[in-house]
Amino acid sequence: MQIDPSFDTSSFMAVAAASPSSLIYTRSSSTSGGRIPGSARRTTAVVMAAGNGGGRRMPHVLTVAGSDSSAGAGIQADIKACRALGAYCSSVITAVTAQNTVGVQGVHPVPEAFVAEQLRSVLSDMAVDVVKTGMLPSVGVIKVLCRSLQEFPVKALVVDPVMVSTSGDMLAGPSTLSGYRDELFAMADIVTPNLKEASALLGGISLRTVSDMCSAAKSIHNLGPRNVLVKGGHLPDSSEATDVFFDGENYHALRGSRLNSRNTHGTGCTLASCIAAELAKGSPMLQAVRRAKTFVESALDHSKDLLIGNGPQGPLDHLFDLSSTHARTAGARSFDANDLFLYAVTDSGMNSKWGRSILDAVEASIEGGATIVQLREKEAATRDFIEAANACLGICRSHGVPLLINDRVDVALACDADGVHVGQSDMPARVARSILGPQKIIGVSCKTAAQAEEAWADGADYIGCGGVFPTTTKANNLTVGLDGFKAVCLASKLPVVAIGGISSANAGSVMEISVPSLKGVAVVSALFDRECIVTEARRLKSILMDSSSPHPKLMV
Ligand SMILES: Nc1ncnc2c1ncn2[C@@H]1O[C@H](COP(=O)(O)OP(=O)(O)O)[C@@H](O)[C@H]1O
Ligand SMILES: Cc1ncc(COP(=O)(O)O)c(N)n1
Ligand SMILES: [Mg+2]
Repeated sequence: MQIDPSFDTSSFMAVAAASPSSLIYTRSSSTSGGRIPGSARRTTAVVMAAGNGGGRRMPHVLTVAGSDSSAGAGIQADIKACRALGAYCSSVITAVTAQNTVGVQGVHPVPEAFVAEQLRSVLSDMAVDVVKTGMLPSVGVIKVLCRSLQEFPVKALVVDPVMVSTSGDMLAGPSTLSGYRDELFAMADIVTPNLKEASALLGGISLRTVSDMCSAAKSIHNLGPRNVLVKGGHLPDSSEATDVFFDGENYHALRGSRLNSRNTHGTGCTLASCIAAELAKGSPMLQAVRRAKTFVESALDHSKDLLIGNGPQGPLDHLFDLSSTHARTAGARSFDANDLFLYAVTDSGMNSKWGRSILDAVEASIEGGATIVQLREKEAATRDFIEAANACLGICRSHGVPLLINDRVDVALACDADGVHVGQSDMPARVARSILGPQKIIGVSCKTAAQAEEAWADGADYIGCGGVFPTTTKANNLTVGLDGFKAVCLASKLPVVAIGGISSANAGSVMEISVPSLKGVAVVSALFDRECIVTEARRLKSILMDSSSPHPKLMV
């Protein structure tokens, strides 16, 4: 048992039990700062679990593998891949490697007894669902792991018999072959060798075709695992990356096209971790394997142009989904209430009456000075709505004008619009907020101060209040009148846009209310039921500017 020299052991008493794997430290006197005896730790876990009654459980994978300093493979890949698929990943480190994009420069195995101690720490406390193994540098470590799994059984064991890295470097000695064959494979739910590893496990046979891979899968299955996946990432002269899955009865050739990329370091670790994550989530084995392969393909694709390191083999970016989320949120502006100034709401009936596409109508309204656009498509088929929204989004983004979707949170999500506008009988703003997240704009139609208060409490960004005047656009719409409108503006904690029967004839009278929360007017027919949208928008804009107190945005 090795102990970090800087670790103060004076208050501990090492208690050696029957085997090195059960070595534990017990505290002799003081009360803090040291390792907890195994039994005490279990007690702690029970207390915590009881305290966490209503908490959220995550599918949990434990990876038992080597650290890769370049973070493309090994423990680092496993943690990222599991998280990308929604599983928590704890880690027991078996070796520390010095690696980069050129190759493996050094391997420093962790003492077996300390691997045992890490295993005990995690398995005794953390309700692991699935164990995934990567680099196991010695037979001793394999034996330690088998004993731990007997003591703490898990739902599934995924064994990636890492011996050779993608760069061709050795990561485990030939002596580990017997450990895999004689000890670990019998406990495994799936074993995932690459071509070189499958060959080594079978005494060095040559594997050059998918048919060779099938025979190898069958021979490895005879060594005890329930399923075998022979990976074909290194299959020579192939335009495909085909893996062979064998469950003891049927063979499945899992075909995928070979992506041409420098960044393939870590594909094997990633694949096995994804299988483990999917199993932890409850997927059946073949489905878990298929999903894992799809994830690796996506990660390879997203990482094609990544430039990390100067060597021939770069890493995957496992968390590519996260970066697209960041790109989205970085690109999106936070809500600016001044955007409500001239708010254009589309109407498909009016567009067809004037023979215009929704895209042309939106473009014209922006050209005339609309500061925000809402697509209100009550009749459109969902597919057409999404297509139109995508096209409008392109125009809006290029002009820095936010695009909102009326009512349809699903459409807003599908096209990554800037937000939604919901009515009192649509999805509650609180629910829309929880679906859309904190960045998107949410507006709510309100007629009363109480509704405005609720919209604010639900996390909306603005309210649309009206109908200020009678309108034909919306059937049976109650008119609140200028006085009712002013009362809501005075009560509202959110910025307000006026809506309902507003045109160039009355827009001035609305803005003259001059309550600080009033930020603009929303118009439908005053723009879209006119012959020239650009002209009408310009006219409205100048009326609004003349009748409103200085608009901060227009002063810069
Ligand atoms: N260039 C590639 N294009 C598409 N898939 C690949 C590519 N390289 C590897 N894969 C896939 O990545 C996974 C890992 O395979 P492989 O590279 O053979 O294992 P290892 O990384 O253990 O050497 C497999 O599903 C394989 O088909
Ligand atoms: C610590 C460690 N474990 C495993 C691999 C295998 O890498 P690959 O997934 O590319 O085969 C590696 N290079 N380093
Ligand atoms: Mg690989």
